[in-house]
Amino acid sequence: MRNKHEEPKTDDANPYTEGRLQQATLDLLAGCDVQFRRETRLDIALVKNLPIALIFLPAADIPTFVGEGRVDLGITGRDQVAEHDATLPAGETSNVEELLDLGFGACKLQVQVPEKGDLKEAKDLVGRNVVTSFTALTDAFFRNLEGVEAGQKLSTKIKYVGGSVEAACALGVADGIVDLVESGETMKAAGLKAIDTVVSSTAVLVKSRKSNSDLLTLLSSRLRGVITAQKFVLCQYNIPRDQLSVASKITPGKRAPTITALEEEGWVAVSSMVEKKSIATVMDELIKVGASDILVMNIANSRTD
Ligand SMILES: Nc1ncnc2c1ncn2[C@@H]1O[C@H](COP(=O)(O)OP(=O)(O)OP(=O)(O)O)[C@@H](O)[C@H]1O
Ligand SMILES: O=P(O)(O)OC[C@H]1O[C@H](OP(=O)(O)OP(=O)(O)O)[C@H](O)[C@@H]1O
Repeated sequence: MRNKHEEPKTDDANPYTEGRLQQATLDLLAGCDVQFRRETRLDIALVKNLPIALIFLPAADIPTFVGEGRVDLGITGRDQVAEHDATLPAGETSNVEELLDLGFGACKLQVQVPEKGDLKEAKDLVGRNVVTSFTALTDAFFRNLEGVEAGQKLSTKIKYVGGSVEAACALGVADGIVDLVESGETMKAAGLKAIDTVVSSTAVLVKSRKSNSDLLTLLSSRLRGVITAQKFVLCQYNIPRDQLSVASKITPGKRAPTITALEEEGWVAVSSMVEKKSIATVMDELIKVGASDILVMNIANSRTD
């Protein structure tokens, strides 16, 4: 699936331009030293340095294959897992287990209505036409709004379309839609506004509850290592020993900061993992409590469990 805002890519290094989650997933696998060569047109690739095969499937189908235990691990959007789970009969537990939030592919499945109009909140759509590619989640959402049990008839009419969902209101097929929003450009261009959120999503690593092996543990541990490395930076600084306890509270690390004595009397060096998104604030606070020579380094890989 190509992003409709982008021109087709002609990147020789990656001839597979489909899939919003694909490039980040390939980068993640490279970071785990999973080596493979995918032949053009083939959806399966044997890994050279591990006894596993990779299968390239549409994001929406991955939860089904993983749930059936036909594929042991999968990378897809949380929205797709939620949609799969919403199709299960009441009382049936999903065989798709989320192991790890991968941090990329962030988007929201939102209820959207024409910007100009009198529909203000999701309950205004009750009894009307709603178009979506996520029929199970939309059904569950409106059942909840209408207070209707599974098996009873819903008054809201939910129709499936496979793509270009945002066109449904302008074409008179829908009063509202339930569709993914990332930048919001598509919604805006179609004259729609979001009035509720059904699911907030990022890409996730999922595992089949039917599968278990040392190899799965090894692979998920490698993936966790790369994701942790991407989320954190290593922060090193020098601090007067009498300020160490206050500085340690600012940089507590994943387990605890590493403290090393300095040749200079009364000073210590501290090394600690800090979340990338808060490093600027952490540096500001360290300066305030007397830290100096603050260095921040990217982490190529990590293994903390
Ligand atoms: N703007 C977006 N639109 C659609 N999906 C998005 C967006 N941003 C992130 N995503 C995530 O990407 C998932 C869709 O992934 P992707 O495009 O890889 O689908 P695909 O079916 O594998 O691709 P293809 O149709 O090319 O085979 C969504 O379920 C969602 O989790
Ligand atoms: O908020 P934005 O960044 O604009 O992204 C959201 C749009 O992207 C997806 O469509 P996609 O491009 O996958 O095409 P499709 O409509 O054919 O599914 C999604 O269904 C929205 O239409």
